[in-house]
Amino acid sequence: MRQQTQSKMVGSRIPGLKEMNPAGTNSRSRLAQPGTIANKPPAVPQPPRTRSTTQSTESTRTGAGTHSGARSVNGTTRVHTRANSHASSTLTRSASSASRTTKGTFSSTVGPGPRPNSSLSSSRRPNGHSIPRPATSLDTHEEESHRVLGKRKGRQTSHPLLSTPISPLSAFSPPALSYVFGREEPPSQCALSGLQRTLNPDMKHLTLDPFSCKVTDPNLSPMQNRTPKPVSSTKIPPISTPVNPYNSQPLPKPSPKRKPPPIPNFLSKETTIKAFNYSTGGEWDQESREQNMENIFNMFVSRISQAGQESSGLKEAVEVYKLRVGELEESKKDLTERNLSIRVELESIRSQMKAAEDALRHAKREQEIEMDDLMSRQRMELETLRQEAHKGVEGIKAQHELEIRDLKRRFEHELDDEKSVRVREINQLHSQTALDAQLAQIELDKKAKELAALQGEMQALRTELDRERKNNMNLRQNLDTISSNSVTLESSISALKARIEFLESGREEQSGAFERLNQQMMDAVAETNEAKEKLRKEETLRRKLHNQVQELKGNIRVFCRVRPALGSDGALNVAQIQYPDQAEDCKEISILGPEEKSSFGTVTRKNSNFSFDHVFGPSAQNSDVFEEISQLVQSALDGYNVCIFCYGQTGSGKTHTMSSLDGMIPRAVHQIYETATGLEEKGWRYTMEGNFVEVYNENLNDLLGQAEELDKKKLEIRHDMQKGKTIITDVTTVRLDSPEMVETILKRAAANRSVAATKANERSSRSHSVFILKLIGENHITGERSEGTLNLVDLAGSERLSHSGATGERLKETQSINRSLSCLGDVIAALGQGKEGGHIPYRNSKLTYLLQFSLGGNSKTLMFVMVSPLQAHLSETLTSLKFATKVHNTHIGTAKRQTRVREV
Ligand SMILES: Nc1ncnc2c1ncn2[C@@H]1O[C@H](COP(=O)(O)OP(=O)(O)OP(=O)(O)O)[C@@H](O)[C@H]1O
Repeated sequence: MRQQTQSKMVGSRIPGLKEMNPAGTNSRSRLAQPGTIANKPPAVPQPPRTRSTTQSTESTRTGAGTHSGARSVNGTTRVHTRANSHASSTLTRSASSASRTTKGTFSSTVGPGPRPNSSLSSSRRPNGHSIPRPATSLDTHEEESHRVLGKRKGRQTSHPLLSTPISPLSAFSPPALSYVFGREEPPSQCALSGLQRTLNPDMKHLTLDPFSCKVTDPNLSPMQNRTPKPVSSTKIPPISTPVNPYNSQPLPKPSPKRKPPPIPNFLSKETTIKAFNYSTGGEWDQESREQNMENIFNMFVSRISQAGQESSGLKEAVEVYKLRVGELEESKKDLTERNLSIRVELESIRSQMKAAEDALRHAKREQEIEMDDLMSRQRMELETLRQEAHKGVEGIKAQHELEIRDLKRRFEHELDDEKSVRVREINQLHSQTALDAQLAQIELDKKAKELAALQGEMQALRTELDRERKNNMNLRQNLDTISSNSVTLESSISALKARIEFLESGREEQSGAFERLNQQMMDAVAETNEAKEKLRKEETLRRKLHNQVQELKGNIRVFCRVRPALGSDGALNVAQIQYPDQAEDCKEISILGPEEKSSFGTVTRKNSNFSFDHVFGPSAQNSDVFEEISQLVQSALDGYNVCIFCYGQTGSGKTHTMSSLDGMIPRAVHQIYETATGLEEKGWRYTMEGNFVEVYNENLNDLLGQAEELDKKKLEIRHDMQKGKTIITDVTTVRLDSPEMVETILKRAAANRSVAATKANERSSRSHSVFILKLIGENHITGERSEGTLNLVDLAGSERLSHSGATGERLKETQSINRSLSCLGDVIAALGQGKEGGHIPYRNSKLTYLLQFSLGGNSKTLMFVMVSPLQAHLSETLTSLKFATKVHNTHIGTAKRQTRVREV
């Protein structure tokens, strides 16, 4: 606002004068105008212009006048608009007035395009002058009068501003005056109005602003001077040298002495003076013409006088204006100085402000930086604290978790330990209870038997007593009879005495008969003793002979057993197996191979024939099989180590033969018990102890121990080489006082195995089970003692590794089984070589090591090779039979009986 006001102040150098030039209406346009302050280089950098100012500048550059005014109305600020509209209205009125009176006025020469160098130059058109108006008689006279006036006044009629002919009438016309003043003439300007009327057309664009004359005071502040006058520039454009717009060469100055165009001195056909009237012939009327001239002269005189008055008025006005100009110049100077000082002040304030702003900005920036620093530091601290807290929490959490895990583990361990201890205790209690119960039962049975025996004895005693009583009665009766008879006898005695005396002669004959009878009795007793001794000797001999028979049969024998096809096997899947000598010895078996057709069309079959000590067909029962092995069981009772194996692939019937309820184990036990009982008469008392162990993955497990301890509890095998005894550490040993005990043992072993078995692992197929029966017999009559061991072994499935397709744990099992079976074969093969003191690789597997004293010289071995009847198992069947043949061909040395004769 201040700047605008200043520019207004600078622009209106002459307060009260309003420039009629349209260019002047844009005095705020800051165009460089000669003599204005805007022309000077700015002392300080101008602040960026507002949009309105820019638009104002554009409007100034592109044009002026009505055009400029119209644009200003649309786009500039209000003050500007008002000023422009005012100026434009003034201009419009002026222009319209001029257009009616003149041609080529200033306003008409200014238009869009390059700004004219000056108002004067703009009035000159490069292409010459405006189109001349058709001459009239009046014009001619006016021209003439002008010329006259120009001559008289010495004025330069060729001045562009005066070049336009002015009708004297139009100059006086009221509308022209009203346009010149721009408003209705105020009462205070009445004095001037006369002067104005005489003004040169050059002055027409000047007007005296009655308002500004009154109020404008340069000493007042711009704000005070601002309202209510319309501000405009009143600069009179200086008359400069006209410039040719085409060659920029200064146009030749119009010579002040240039002659006006010649005035014809005679009448021509163009002459249109009305006074000439040929028809009337008045042209030749001197008087009227003089009269006319007189009138014209008078008119001119009056006009001249009027002009003179106007001239003096103008002069006065010029004086007034000059004074006013002087005042304005002074005020301008003051204003300029003040402006400068204000500018300086403004500048200093601006610089201060700038410095303050800089300082503020600097302080702000510093504060922001500080704030940022603080924020970042705080953020970092916060982050550090958060991380530390997080770490702390994590650490505590981890520690807690560890502690919880530790505690859990410890508790679980304790719980497990406690559990296992409890379970073990329970199991022990169970087994103990079972054993106790069994023992109690056995004891009870024994007691019952004893009771029965006692009752029998009592009964016998009672009968005896009765008999004795009867005898006593009889004796009493006899005594009575005898007493009665004594008398009789006494009488008889006397009679007898007489007779004795008579018979004394034949006494020697009677005593001889008594001696003979006594001798006969003594002979009979001696014969009985002799017979008993002979019987004992015969039992010993029987054992010896039995052993010799067994030895003759071979210390290692091989039986083959083919199981029957089961319902689940399917009839079509059965292989063709033949038994050529079934009706006779039953020692051969023939496996028929698949039919092969030769190129000649003959059908052949590859048969595999095998021969063993005995071959049991599918129809053979366990009882039939046992009959054949019972002699070996007897050997065990006789004090030999006996080993009976069941070898064959899985499902071939090993378990059925060995451990089923009517298998070899129960049958053997029953036989032993019966035989031992029978031997009691001959003075033998037997004790039987049983162990049941398994070899699984080369580990020895106690099948009569706790199920949980399978694969955990380590059993050790120790050998007493001196006594030829095998001891298993920590193994459960059961005394078999009755044949029923064996069933308990078998059930317990089966239960333990099923606990250890998993879904994918049928334990009985994947381990070797060994039932060890120790038989210790003592003959209290002869003092003999025998220790035999019966080993009944159910081997694991013998299927080959490649056929089993096992992986993982199963593979490990299979490898272990194959290794132990191969070791068994090696041991048998080594024994078969019969080298004295030769190395037998018992230690190569747990099984052979366990059976060390039951394989070889001091033992009798029987191997069952079990055969599956299925076609699918044919390959394995042949492998098994080949292995069995190898064993069968082995001859092991003489077995030694472990007997001792008690020193009596
Ligand atoms: N002589 C037989 N008479 C009737 N059935 C039999 C006979 N032999 C075996 N079986 C039956 O055949 C099946 C397999 O027998 P068993 O389990 O004894 O074979 P295995 O060789 O011991 O197998 P594994 O090695 O898996 O223990 C069983 O169901 C069994 O009852």
